[in-house]
Amino acid sequence: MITLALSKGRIFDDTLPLLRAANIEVLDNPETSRKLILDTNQPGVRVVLVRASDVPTYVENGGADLGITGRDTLIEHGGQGMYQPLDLQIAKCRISVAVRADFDYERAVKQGSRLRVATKYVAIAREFFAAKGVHVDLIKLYGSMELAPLTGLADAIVDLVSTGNTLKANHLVEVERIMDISSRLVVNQASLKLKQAPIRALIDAFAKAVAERSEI
Ligand SMILES: Nc1ncnc2c1ncn2[C@@H]1O[C@H](COP(=O)(O)OP(=O)(O)OP(=O)(O)O)[C@@H](O)[C@H]1O
Ligand SMILES: O=P(O)(O)OC[C@H]1O[C@H](OP(=O)(O)OP(=O)(O)O)[C@H](O)[C@@H]1O
Repeated sequence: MITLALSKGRIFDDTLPLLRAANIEVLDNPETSRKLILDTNQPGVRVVLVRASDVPTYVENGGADLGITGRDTLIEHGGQGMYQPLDLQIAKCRISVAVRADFDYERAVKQGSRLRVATKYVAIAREFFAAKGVHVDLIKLYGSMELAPLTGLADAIVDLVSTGNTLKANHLVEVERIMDISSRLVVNQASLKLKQAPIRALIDAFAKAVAERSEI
């Protein structure tokens, strides 16, 4: 049995076409079912639904053989314990610094001010501001980062941006792009040895589907 860890929502939705390319159909719809273990048309393959930030933990510790997770989540978790054979080019976005439109970020940085930065991505933010030589107080949040500058909790946020609509709706502006993000296939190291043939077949099918898509 091969177990693939996915999170509900965009990662699940964007993974379905890749699974289809490997002749795998998920038999339940996570939006309508309360099941956490989903069967597929292949008796040897199942999908487990976990929180996006829990995917690396499941894969690293053998709760799943494979998983799909954002580069952001992988960096925060630390990816050393897993193979990362493939960038799937799905759930693409970027991680950026944003501030209130009336906050002069350039000036604060030039003056060497200490910045209060709210984020779910403390490792990425710490590394980024350390490399710039900017002193920051990091405030760990688990969601709705955009609210922090609006309420006076923070001067800036480090968060994911795709269309920019969420920032715009909250009168925030993107002032720095830290890195591009997409989702990766991650594989448990022991699983790759013990279940080599089926896992290799899945990696190859995904790789082919990603390559074909990038040709379009
Ligand atoms: N707006 C977006 N556009 C494209 N990709 C995104 C966007 N937001 C997030 N992602 C990517 O999708 C991944 C999963 O995001 P999702 O919103 O499903 O989970 P989450 O709510 O961030 O995680 P958790 O439930 O663990 O807090 C992120 O880690 C990121 O790589
Ligand atoms: O630039 P945009 O296209 O507006 O996308 C950016 C938003 O997308 C993500 O939130 P998501 O929609 O996943 O909601 P979440 O807070 O539940 O993760 C992210 O946390 C941003 O808030």
